[in-house]
Amino acid sequence: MSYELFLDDTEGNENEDDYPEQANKVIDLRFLSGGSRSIVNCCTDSWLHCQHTFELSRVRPLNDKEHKSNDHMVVQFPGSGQILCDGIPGGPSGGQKPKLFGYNVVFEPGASQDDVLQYSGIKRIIEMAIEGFSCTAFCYGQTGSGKTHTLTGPPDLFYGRKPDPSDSRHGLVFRAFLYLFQLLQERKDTNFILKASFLEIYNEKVIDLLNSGSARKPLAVRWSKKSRGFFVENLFTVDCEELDDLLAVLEEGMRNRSVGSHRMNDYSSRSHTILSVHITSEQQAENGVFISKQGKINFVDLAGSEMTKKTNSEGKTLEEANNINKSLMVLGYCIASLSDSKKRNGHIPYRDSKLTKLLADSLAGNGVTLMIACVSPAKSNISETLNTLRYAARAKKIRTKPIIVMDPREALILSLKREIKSLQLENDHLKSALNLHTEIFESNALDIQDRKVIPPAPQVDLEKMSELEVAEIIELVKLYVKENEALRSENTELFNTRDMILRDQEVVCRENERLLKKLEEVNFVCCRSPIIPARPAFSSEMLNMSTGSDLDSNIWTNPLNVSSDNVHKADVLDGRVSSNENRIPDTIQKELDRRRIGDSITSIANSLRRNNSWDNQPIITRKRTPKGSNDSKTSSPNLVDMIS
Ligand SMILES: Nc1ncnc2c1ncn2[C@@H]1O[C@H](COP(=O)(O)OP(=O)(O)OP(=O)(O)O)[C@@H](O)[C@H]1O
Repeated sequence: MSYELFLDDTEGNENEDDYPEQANKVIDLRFLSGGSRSIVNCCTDSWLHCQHTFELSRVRPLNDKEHKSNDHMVVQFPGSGQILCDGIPGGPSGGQKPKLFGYNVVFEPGASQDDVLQYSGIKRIIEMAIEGFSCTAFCYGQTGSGKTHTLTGPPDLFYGRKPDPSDSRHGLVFRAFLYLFQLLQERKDTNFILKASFLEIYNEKVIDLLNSGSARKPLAVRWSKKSRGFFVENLFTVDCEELDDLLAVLEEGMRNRSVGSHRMNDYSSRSHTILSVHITSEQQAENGVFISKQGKINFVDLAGSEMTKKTNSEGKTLEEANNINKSLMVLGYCIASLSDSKKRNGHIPYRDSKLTKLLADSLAGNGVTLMIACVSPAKSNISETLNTLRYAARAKKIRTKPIIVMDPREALILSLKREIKSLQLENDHLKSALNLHTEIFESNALDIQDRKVIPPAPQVDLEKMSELEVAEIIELVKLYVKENEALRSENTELFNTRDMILRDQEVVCRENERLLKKLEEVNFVCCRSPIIPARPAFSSEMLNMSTGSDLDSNIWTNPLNVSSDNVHKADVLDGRVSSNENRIPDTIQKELDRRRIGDSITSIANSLRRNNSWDNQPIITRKRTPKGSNDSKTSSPNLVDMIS
């Protein structure tokens, strides 16, 4: 038999870019389901980790009516997530060729409700919702194809009595709730707050299914600037502390939803329903910070598209059918645009229906979406089946950007990053201020060895944060905290070094003051001597007024020891008293020589110098003045002053 592979109109071979290489392993889950019949088959074992929009298909068994009318199956299951559908017969060329469609998972007519729970990936979706992702599971397809059966089980499960939890007909929602509570109970370290809402879109009106008191008053759909998404105003949300609360929400909504009867389905859903569970988790991190995440899971049961001729709809049912078809058509446009790489960045007509407004985020926003295309295997429905399968293959190409809504954690990482940056800047500044770069990091090799070298935490693009596992994020936060601590201790060390140097400087200043005082005392003694003239008292401020270098200005130099090269400097120093009287009259100089004053003062200065720590500075150069040399005779105009 020859068949053609279904090619999408907008892009090339549908298998081309959908599965990354490592995910191409094909497994057949029929062995896992334990039967010899083909029941569930899927494309790859790791597909759920590689995509964000997942396309599944469920084919219901032929129903009694179809059996009675000798209708027959037009779909086959070659395995590996494929469905082979006969072409539409007739036409001048004798009919279309069979078409092959590929999905992530295909549930064959024999698949049970539990198979759908186990192999649809819904378990992983629930885990992701707990982790803070916004997730959606929705069923679509022709009327009577099994959407409600797949999601909730037959509606009569909920009519007039409390549903039996062990009933095998329970659908994906009921089973998912059991699994959700099982997971929540295992996570003892986290607090969870669950809130649920249930609405239907009936004839383009949003009705709250949990608030029966509102007498089916339509609610408004508004745009939220804050969350940048549409929301339903005044929608009732129920706190669900126990599993029973959540199951009660399901039962109440199922009882209140609009159901009608037509030729193709006795319990036909006449509206689209959205059951949402908001999961807020709060977990204490290591450093006392609370990490809170807001995940969500939507279960969407779309009303079935119908050919009104086939369903014999008239009056109210016809109006319902028109509205259903209209909103599904808008959904179709949105999916077609989103799956087309050329159109996905352009205008998407979400605003054209309430359904697409409320599904906008699930279709192409920041969520993870599971789409289950439900089809009938009967020859009588072949054109609708082909339509749904084509639609589904297209929807598989939609790309979303899932993110975890977890402000505090992100804020923590961001603030740690910022703090590290500012600490690094502060460190660099301190190092350069203290000029310790070379001293500490180059000359002292031992110190470097002793220093704890903390490798910098890896840089992570915030956009890619959502792709990280929780464990990886925790590890990343730990690395940032570690790097932060290392920088803090390095910073403290630098501050200590700076304080130590400031203290040393203070000690040196005090010593300087003490020496100056001593010098003044010496001068005082000299003043009282009739022969030795007193040196004018000078303070450190006066020294700083010196025209010499800064360093020189802090050193007291015996003017009588200044060499001839430095005569000018010495003159200027002494010139603080009188710069005009640099020259010593010859007669006085002779008298000074005679009395050998120069030597006396030199010895006083030498005794002082032994106590002066600054004299150890290598920059200071002194020329020893030979006894009675002429150089000594040229100095000290202040002496002259005093004598004269
Ligand atoms: N996989 C299945 N196995 C057994 N019975 C099924 C299966 N799928 C659907 N059915 C039966 O087919 C009938 C129609 O299913 P259902 O009401 O779920 O269709 P639907 O797609 O929700 O239709 P509508 O769009 O009109 O609401 C029901 O009686 C249901 O029990």
